[in-house]
Amino acid sequence: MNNDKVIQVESLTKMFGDFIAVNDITFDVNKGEIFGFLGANGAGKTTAMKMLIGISKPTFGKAHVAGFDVFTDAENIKKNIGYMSQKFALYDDLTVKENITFFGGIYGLSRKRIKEKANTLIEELGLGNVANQLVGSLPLGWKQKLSFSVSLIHDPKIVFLDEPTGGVDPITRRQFWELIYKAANQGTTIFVTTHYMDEAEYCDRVSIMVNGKIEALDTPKKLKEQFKAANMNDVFLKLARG
Ligand SMILES: Nc1ncnc2c1ncn2[C@@H]1O[C@H](COP(=O)(O)OP(=O)(O)OP(=O)(O)O)[C@@H](O)[C@H]1O
Repeated sequence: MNNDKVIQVESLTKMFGDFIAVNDITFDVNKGEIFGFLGANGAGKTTAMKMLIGISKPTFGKAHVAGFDVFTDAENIKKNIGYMSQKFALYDDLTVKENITFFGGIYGLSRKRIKEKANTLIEELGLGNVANQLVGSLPLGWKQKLSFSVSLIHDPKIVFLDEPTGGVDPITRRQFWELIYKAANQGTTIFVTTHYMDEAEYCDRVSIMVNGKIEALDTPKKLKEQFKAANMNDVFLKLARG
């Protein structure tokens, strides 16, 4: 396996009965890349992501994630990736500090390391004043930033983000993306789904899924040239409308 390619996918397919939710997709993601995984509702993004994070077995095809085979080594994949979804969030009834300690423990960090991580995270995110407050009392944008940082607590090679910024204002989304850039600059690969087309512009490369297939994959600049579009929203609309 090529070490620069931390995700390698070949003809990956998922069927639910006769329905093909993910239809023969092939792509690679490079180390440290911010890879945008776009598609309309129901295009198959979450189904594809679930196969890549080792919680759903593909029907056909091949995929290696962080060097491990999704068919035979799903447990190792789980140890080497971070995952953040809108649904899987932090515990509202634990404080900021308690959440960090809890997830640090789940990922097997030592007490000393958890303490260090908690201090760094709280400082970096400017959460010093609310470290002992229940997460449930924080604004959504703060929760998302904390949730992202917690998904990186075990220094995973790749982090999968499923619509991480849903429902927050543009300024908070921008701050969230600064955290993403920082992680990518430190070598973490980012695999992100989003419905916000301005966020697609921030990605190194973007794939666009339509009805289970990847219909386009390139840098935002090249996609705009290819589709003679002014912005990623136009690219998306041209593809989604066929
Ligand atoms: N367990 C399942 N059984 C049957 N069909 C499913 C199952 N999971 C997903 N599907 C179908 O597969 C298709 C792709 O769904 P998926 O959730 O992957 O789309 P998505 O691109 O992530 O959409 P969204 O942006 O709304 O999250 C949809 O038509 C969905 O109804």
